[in-house]
Order: sequence, then structure tokens, then C-alpha cells
Amino acid sequence: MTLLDPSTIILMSALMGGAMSVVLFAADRSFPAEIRGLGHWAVGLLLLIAAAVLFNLRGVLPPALALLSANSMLLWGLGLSMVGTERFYHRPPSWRAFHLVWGLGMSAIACWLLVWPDFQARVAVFSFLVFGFYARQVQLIWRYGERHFSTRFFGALMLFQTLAVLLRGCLALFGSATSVDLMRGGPFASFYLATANFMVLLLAVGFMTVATRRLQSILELRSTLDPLTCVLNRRGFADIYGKERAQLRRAARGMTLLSIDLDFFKQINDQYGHAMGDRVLVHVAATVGKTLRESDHMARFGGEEFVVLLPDTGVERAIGAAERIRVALRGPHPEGMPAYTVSIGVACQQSAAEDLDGLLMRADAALYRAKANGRDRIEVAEPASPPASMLHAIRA
Ligand SMILES: Nc1nc2c(ncn2[C@@H]2O[C@H](COP(=O)(O)OP(=O)(O)OP(=O)(O)O)[C@@H](O)[C@H]2O)c(=O)[nH]1
Repeated sequence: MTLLDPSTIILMSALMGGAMSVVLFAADRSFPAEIRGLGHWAVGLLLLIAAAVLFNLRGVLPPALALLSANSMLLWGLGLSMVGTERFYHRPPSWRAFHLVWGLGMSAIACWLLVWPDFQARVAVFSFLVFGFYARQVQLIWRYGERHFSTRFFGALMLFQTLAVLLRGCLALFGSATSVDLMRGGPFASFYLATANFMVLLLAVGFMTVATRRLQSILELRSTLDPLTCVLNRRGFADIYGKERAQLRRAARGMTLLSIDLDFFKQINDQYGHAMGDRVLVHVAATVGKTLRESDHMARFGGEEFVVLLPDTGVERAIGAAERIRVALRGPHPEGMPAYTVSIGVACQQSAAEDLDGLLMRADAALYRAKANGRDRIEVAEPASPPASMLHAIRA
């Protein structure tokens, strides 16, 4: 048995595919549900192994049966990978097209195997069907893939495999039978088998790479969100604030921060239970979100304290926005939810000299005033005092 014995190559790729399918199955079980398609890829690889085993049973099983079942498994497995990639990019899986292609393709292959035996026609049909599955994935990666190394890696592999399959289909159509007969060797057959061998593994690795990148993005996003209300948490808000502050010079009106705090929230928890308290917090986030513009940002700083950043908004308009929020939160509340109100502190930032801590301190001071003055109301903070260096310049 030589190193390039076709059966050995096919078996080797099947073994590597098997190992990779275990990795994909494990990832499917442990990755968040938003990362779809891993299971389809894992099952697809298992079918490729089954195809390799059947292919190698040509001497044991009737050859026609072994070839037909191996081809059908191979086509099914590759189609499943395509569906997996579609699901990964949150596209509707094209099951109908897949079944149609598989059914028609297998009928054609069966005809050219059993009725009018024609090896080249079979190879051409098979290659063009597989080409369709791969080309669809190239299109998905190109259109929906994130601009990142992982996508470029996966896309390049997929493109390479697509072209290799297309080349084999064209050779089957226009070349000689020996040039595409993988079992008889020859330069193209050896090249094709060797690449197919690595591609089985590499494509799965490529898919795992984009899935892992997606996992990283999801975890990064989650670390900036409040798990209960799904609005930004303090960390996420600080990032956004930093970006808005950097653009402050361009916004003539400055930006305004609203510090929103539920009134007597402890009583709601004590009287109706913590679960109802949580429902109220979710309701606050949803209701405030509906009153905001797309460019505004809301965050929950833990407990019953929310903040809203209104970029390019002066104090007059911010008071209007705060009033809309206060009135919207006063009710009517969903059935079964106790009535509640909020107090709001408003602080406007005009210069990039002030930082988030300073702005929050002023907004909180206004909020405490709102609480002290009877709650369910809005108070506006004093403007920030100019930094010491500026005072010095003014006096000079
Ligand atoms: N349900 C729920 N309650 C929380 C959460 N985080 C903090 N709390 C509760 O929020 C309540 C805050 O109480 P206080 O700080 O006394 O504020 P308050 O009762 O709203 O009173 P004022 O702010 O003065 O009007 C406490 O009972 C906390 O246990 C949470 O995630 N879920």
C-alpha cells in the first residue's frame, strides 16, 4: 500500500473528519444557542465518514450498491454543511432546494450507473451538484461574513474547494475518463484526492474558526449588557460615553445625562416579591427605550438606578425627554404590576473637560434633590464648574 493509495487517502480524511465532528458536536453543546449550524456540520462530517466506509466496501457489497449509497451519503453530508452555514449566518435553510438537488442528482447518477453506464457523466453530475453546495456557501460568506480574518480564512478555503470541484466537473465533461478517475491515480486525481483529504479537515477547522470568533463577539457583547434588562451595564455605558465625549466639540448643544431612580422600590420588593421587582425593572427598561431616539443610550447601573445619555442635546430638550420618560413610567402599567414612579436628575455636559464621574455626580446630586423634594419629579443639576486651569486663565 503506497502513501497515495486512494482508499487510504479517503479513509484518512474520514478519520480526520470524524475527529473534527466530535469537536463540532462538543462546540454545538457548549456554545450559546445564537451560534447555529454546528450540529449540521457535525452530522455532515459523520455522513462523509459513512460514505468513505461504504466506498471502501466496494469489494464486499455489490459495487453498484456501495457506489450509489456512498455517493448519496457524500452528497447529503455536503448538503448538510451548506444548511449548517446557512443557519450560521441566520439565513432560512434551503431544505427544499437541497432535497430537490439531492433527489434529481441521485436519480441521474443511478441512471448513468445502472442504465447507461457512463463514468464521466456521473462525475460531472456529482461535481456540479457539489459545486452548487459550495458556491452557495461562498456567496453566504461573501455577503454576510464579518470583515475579520476568520471569515477570510473560511471564505478562501471554501472558494478553493469550490474551484477544485468545478475543475473536476469540467475535466469530466471535456477531458478523458482517466483524468478524473480518482481510483486510477494520475496527476489531477492525486492532486484532487490530496486536497480533498486536507479540505475535509480544513473546512471544518475554518467553520470552527468563524464559530469561535462569533462566540468571542457574543461574550464581549454580553459583558457590556445587563443580564436582566438587556440594556447596557456600567462598563458598556462607559465605552459609549467615552466615544460621545470625544465628539463633544462637534455637538454645539453638548450632551445630557439623565439619572433615573425608582421611588420606594424596596416597598415593591417587600410587598410583591423580588420576582415582581425584577418585572418592574424590565418594564422600566422597555418603556424608557421606547421614548428614546436611536442615537440615545440607556444603561442600568445595578439596583433600581438607570441612566440615559442624550448626545447633542441641551438642557431644555433634555428636560422634555425626561418628562416624557417620567410620564410614560407613571402608567398605565401592565395588569398585575403595582403602580410606581421615578425621580430624575438631569445634568448637561458642555465641555470635554468633565469626565463621566463628574457628570454622574452632578446628575445624582440633582436626583437626590428630586427625592428630597417629594419624588416623582425632575431636577436639573448646576452647570459644571470650569476646571481650575480655565478659572486661572479667566482671572488673568
Ligand atoms: N427585584 C430586584 N430588586 C433589586 C435589584 N437590585 C436592587 N434591588 C432592590 O432595590 C431596593 C432599593 O432600595 P432603596 O435603595 O431603599 O431605594 P427605594 O426603596 O427605591 O427608595 P428611594 O430610592 O429613596 O425612593 C432594595 O430593596 C434592593 O434589594 C434587582 O436586581 N432586582
